[in-house]
Amino acid sequence: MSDHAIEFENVLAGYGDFMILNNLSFKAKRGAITLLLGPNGAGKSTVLKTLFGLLKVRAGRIRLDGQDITGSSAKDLLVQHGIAFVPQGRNLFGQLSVYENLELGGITLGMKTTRERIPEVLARFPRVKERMHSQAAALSGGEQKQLEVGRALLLRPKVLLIDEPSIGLSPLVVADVFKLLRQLADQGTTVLMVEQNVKSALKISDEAIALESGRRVLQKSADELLNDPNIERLFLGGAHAAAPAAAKA
Ligand SMILES: Nc1ncnc2c1ncn2[C@@H]1O[C@H](COP(=O)(O)OP(=O)(O)OP(=O)(O)O)[C@@H](O)[C@H]1O
Repeated sequence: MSDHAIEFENVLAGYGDFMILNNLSFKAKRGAITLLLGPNGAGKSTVLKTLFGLLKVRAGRIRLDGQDITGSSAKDLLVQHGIAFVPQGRNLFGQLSVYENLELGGITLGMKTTRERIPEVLARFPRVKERMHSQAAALSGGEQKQLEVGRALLLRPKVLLIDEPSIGLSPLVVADVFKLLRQLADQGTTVLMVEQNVKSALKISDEAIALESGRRVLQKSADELLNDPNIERLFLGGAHAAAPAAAKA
């Protein structure tokens, strides 16, 4: 088997008639963290949504472990192929308890299996575990993000797609979330992440792919990129530009 879990081959996808991914091709290694970089609107989140079956693939193929999964529904991708998606922002049922949010996360597993697996998930997040009967909305931002990741882990995914996990979190909490992602990858989970907090994210990533206008313009090892004096420019866009792109907050 190839050491690549995810493969996009000339993928065309977008919203309505407007194509965002323009013949995008890339491969992401199994059991590694691959970071998607690029300027706003480059199509990073669209890659995750397309891979998770939320957007139609208009042309090209997507493969998981060599198997063609193009056109599969999000439910099949989750249940049969083991792909889990943690979207940007807050995605919990705030009025429900931590435990109930986990139960709902395991809805495709059945209640018995879900309840058997919840302790194994909570064991990774001691702070969340302590508050298992609190309303999810009462957790801190970081604890909520941990709960979202925990909910995805209930399914023991082969692939974890995670979009901007650091948004709204303090640096210490971000470090915890990143550490967890690193542990998951070391245990064999393939992680594909979009993250604006580029330098910190590169430190725990294996590879980075830069997109511009829905095309791959660069793929490098994270170490190499961290030491690249052009890193800011790559992150902001203009990987091929002669002059550095304008600075952005
Ligand atoms: N639901 C939608 N309907 C129509 N257009 C959309 C939708 N979601 C995103 N887009 C457009 O698709 C393009 C790519 O968006 P995407 O969110 O993939 O970019 P991104 O690289 O993740 O950017 P950012 O760093 O700003 O999150 C943008 O021009 C955006 O306006």
